[in-house]
Amino acid sequence: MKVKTICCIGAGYVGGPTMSVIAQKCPDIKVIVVDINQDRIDAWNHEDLSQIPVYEPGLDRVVAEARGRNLFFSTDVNSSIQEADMVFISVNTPTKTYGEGKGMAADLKWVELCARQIAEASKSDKIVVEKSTLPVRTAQAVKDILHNTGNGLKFQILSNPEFLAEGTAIPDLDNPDRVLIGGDDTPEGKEAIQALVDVYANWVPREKILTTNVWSSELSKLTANAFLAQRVSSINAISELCEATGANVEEVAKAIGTDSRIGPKFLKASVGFGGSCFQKDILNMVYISRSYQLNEVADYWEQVIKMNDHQKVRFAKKIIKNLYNTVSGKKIAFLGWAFKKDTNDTRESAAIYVADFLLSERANICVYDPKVPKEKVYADLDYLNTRFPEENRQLVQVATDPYEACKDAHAVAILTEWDEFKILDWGQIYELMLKPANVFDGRNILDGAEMNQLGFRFQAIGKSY
Ligand SMILES: NC(=O)c1ccc[n+]([C@@H]2O[C@H](COP(=O)([O-])OP(=O)(O)OC[C@H]3O[C@@H](n4cnc5c(N)ncnc54)[C@H](O)[C@@H]3O)[C@@H](O)[C@H]2O)c1
Ligand SMILES: O=c1ccn([C@@H]2O[C@H](COP(=O)(O)OP(=O)(O)O[C@H]3O[C@H](CO)[C@@H](O)[C@H](O)[C@H]3O)[C@@H](O)[C@H]2O)c(=O)[nH]1
Repeated sequence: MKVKTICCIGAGYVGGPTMSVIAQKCPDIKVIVVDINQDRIDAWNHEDLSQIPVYEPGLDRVVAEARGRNLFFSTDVNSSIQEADMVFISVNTPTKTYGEGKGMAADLKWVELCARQIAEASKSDKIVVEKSTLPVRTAQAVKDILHNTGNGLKFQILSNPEFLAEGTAIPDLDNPDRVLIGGDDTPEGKEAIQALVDVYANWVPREKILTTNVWSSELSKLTANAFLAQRVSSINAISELCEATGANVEEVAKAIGTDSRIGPKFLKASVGFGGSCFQKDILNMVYISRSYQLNEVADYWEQVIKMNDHQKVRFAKKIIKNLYNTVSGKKIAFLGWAFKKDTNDTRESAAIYVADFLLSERANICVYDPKVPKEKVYADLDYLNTRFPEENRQLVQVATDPYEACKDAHAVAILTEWDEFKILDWGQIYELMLKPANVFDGRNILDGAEMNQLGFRFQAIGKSY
């Protein structure tokens, strides 16, 4: 079977870039990305490509090439489902904030709604592809809903998790390490798998397209994120040991990373990992493990999160300790709010939690991030519910210029590794700040010796100056 029309439900950080690249690489396939959020769809359709809702280097060019040719963004979910022979589910699956599994399990209500909507809207057989990250065995529930509410139509369910990282989504999609497709081991299942393999084979070498059973595919996604996050927590644990012993975490990372069995990637010590995926997916895995009474497995992975929480608190406490044990009424400049560079996404960003900790100590914070708007900073803090929204607005300012953010500050904290922070005029910043002028580099992007020479009191992660 050759796929002619794809519908993707969910025009977010995954649905948008993924479908844009599929449309770019497969001009014969019509790709419709749908969402219930009208503002988001309007932004995807915006004439000015700097206004599309996801900031990703290179994405604007891909959208410019395919949009209006074979790539469409729409809120008309039902008719897009009807038109498609393959429907991707790419909706959000955040950690549950209520009821059973609160704070641990993935909230699957949006996935279930999608399954029900596909069943109701469909007038012909379809291949349904799980693109969202889902707990292992979710395909069973999706299948159950489709087959019990779907007017006798036939649906094949595939799992095709996405491995792109934000900030590098376009190169990751252009040249993936692998594409993973899980499906049923039946003639119909194999035919569906082949149909999706054929889509990717337009640009991905065949040997990089792995096919597995559905459960392996679902679990591989959670496992990949758990392994990646575990490396970050491991190096962050070592960073604390480095600070206590005089070792340098970058030298240690390099020394161990040259061992080909360990490898050099994901060994960058930081203020802590953020992003919408790592914490959510590990908590989900911990929850699943406990639900099978695998308590040792659950405890093992939960430690990755505990270490990450510790790293964020440790950073905030280091700031307080160096400001004579009080930050009350003191201005602290935050350079960066996004969870990593080259994205406008702030979900679970370490900056939010470090700020929250300092605000509880009555600090005044001034944030500068090149891609995050003011309202998003406030929304992120309000979401924590630690204090009234008015207090967040009193204690936190958002600057549109890094020098303005640093003016009259007792300390500058670097929370995101934006390249532009490396080339700021740090001499000028020193002049603008109150003395002693402290810089806490939570991303190890600055040269400590140079900063000391400029007069700063400089602290980084896992190394001493
Ligand atoms: N962000 C990433 O880098 C990344 C990478 C790999 C996998 N994932 C996974 O992909 C999934 C989506 O993540 P995201 O970051 O794109 O989320 P997102 O919140 O950016 O986007 C999800 C979109 O789905 C829409 N939506 C929800 N329910 C809908 C419905 N019933 N009908 C139509 N639209 C609906 C929302 O309005 C939203 O725009 C998650 O499961 C996530 O774990 C994310
Ligand atoms: O050595 C490192 C590497 C990463 N990080 C931090 O870890 C977080 C996550 O970074 P990264 O993995 O690059 O970005 P994500 O977009 O969260 O991508 C992860 O999560 C996605 C969603 O599931 C997966 O698709 C990707 O494969 C997986 O890398 C960020 O806060 C980084 O700053 C570090 O602190 N040190």
